[in-house]
Amino acid sequence: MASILSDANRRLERALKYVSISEDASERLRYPKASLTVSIPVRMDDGRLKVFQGYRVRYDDTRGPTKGGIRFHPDVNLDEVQSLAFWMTFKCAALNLPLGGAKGGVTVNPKELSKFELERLSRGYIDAIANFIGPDVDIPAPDVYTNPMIMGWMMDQYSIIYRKLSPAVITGKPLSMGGSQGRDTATGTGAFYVLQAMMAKFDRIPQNTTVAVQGFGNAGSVIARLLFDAGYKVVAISDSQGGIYTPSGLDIPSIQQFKTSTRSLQAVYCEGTVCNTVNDHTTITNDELLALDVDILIPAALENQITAENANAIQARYIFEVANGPITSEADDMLSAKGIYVFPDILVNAGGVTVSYFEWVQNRSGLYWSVEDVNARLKTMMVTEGECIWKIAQDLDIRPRTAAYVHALERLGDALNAKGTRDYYVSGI
Ligand SMILES: NC(=O)C1=CN([C@@H]2O[C@H](COP(=O)(O)OP(=O)(O)OC[C@H]3O[C@@H](n4cnc5c(N)ncnc54)[C@H](O)[C@@H]3O)[C@@H](O)[C@H]2O)C=CC1
Ligand SMILES: O=C(O)CCC(=O)C(=O)O
Repeated sequence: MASILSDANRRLERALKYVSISEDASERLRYPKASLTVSIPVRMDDGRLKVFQGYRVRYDDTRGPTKGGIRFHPDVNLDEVQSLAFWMTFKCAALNLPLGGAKGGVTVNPKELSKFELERLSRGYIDAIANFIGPDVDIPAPDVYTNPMIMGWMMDQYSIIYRKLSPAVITGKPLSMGGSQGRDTATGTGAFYVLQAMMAKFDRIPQNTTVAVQGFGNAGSVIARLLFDAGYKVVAISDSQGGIYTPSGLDIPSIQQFKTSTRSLQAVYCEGTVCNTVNDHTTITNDELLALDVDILIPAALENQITAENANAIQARYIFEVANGPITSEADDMLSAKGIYVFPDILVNAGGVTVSYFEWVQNRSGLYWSVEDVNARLKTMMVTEGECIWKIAQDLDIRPRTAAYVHALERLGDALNAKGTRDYYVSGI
């Protein structure tokens, strides 16, 4: 398979046809500004020293300090982190946040580490990248298999290194360490606001709308719950071990209550902990979930889930990309040919970074907001930018994804042009 970054760049090339930004500006956006690879030595509980590979990529900082999460996953590699940083750049611009794009990651299966090993790895990662980040430079946050506890350790480690409490260096922290109300639920909540606004355009009634959600973590479980509460029929959900499917609809609140990172969804369900009153459920694979005949499909796990291999099997009418990059560009073309609406990651999952931005603002001002305030601001921003993107799609007769890139590119192009070329050869010195 082609590199994820070159595949991501195909979306940029498609959108560039619809905007009049300078050739200099578009050329700059094709490459990450800086990529750091580090080795992180960690003393394991049994006394061995183990070295982990870590990455941090700052893709573009034209519109502000770079921003993006940190992923702990066995498949993390530089190409993936660069692509995720690319998407962050366009996501922040699409939401009009005064931020650029970045991402980080460590190649590790955190489920195999003890809590103390995880803490040493988290602190070691910050030791290794401390010169590369900072409240005015690059501000990390959580992503797959990282959480507020890890963000708290990381903020503390950065503060130790610089001998100064620095809450604004990282977002997604525990509330007791300067975290924001609503950050833990922001990605799923923001996606829900966009979904509701877009479904209203198709006159869809929640009670008559079936949904399948791939990935039941921070992002997927929150949107599944909000959809359940709003009356949608969430018929299938999954995690890395596989999924469960009930045509009559799943009891999401009960499942949420019993699901933990160590208990798979299938275990929660099949051992009867939760749903022993429901008899018509069945276990399914992640591939089967993606191909279900549902109205809405929500990939909320990892990238490259819908490819040229399985795109023709997709039956959903609408796809909301809560995960980053779940559909390859080749599959995108195939889904479009089938008349499936795909609402893109750089809009749909932008709630996380939007509330991270709020957290950073609160840390810098010292004034903290209520959850109602956070969610009201989040809703306004998600719906406003979602409507703009929808209008661009209608006006130019293009897909929502291309429209989202056009929207972001107009802002990025303006900023790049305003800054000038910063050419290193032009002065002739
Ligand atoms: N956490 C955040 O604030 C944001 C997350 N995202 C994106 O949302 C997606 C999910 O992230 P989180 O929910 O934060 O991660 P998480 O670590 O909380 O949950 C990940 C979920 O995906 C499942 N999963 C892992 N591999 C899978 C596979 N091969 N098939 C099906 N499920 C699998 C896991 O079991 C877990 O349920 C990622 O693409 C992430 O980049 C996007 C924006 C913000
Ligand atoms: O909250 C943030 O700063 C970044 C969230 C993130 O990594 C993402 O949107 O993919």
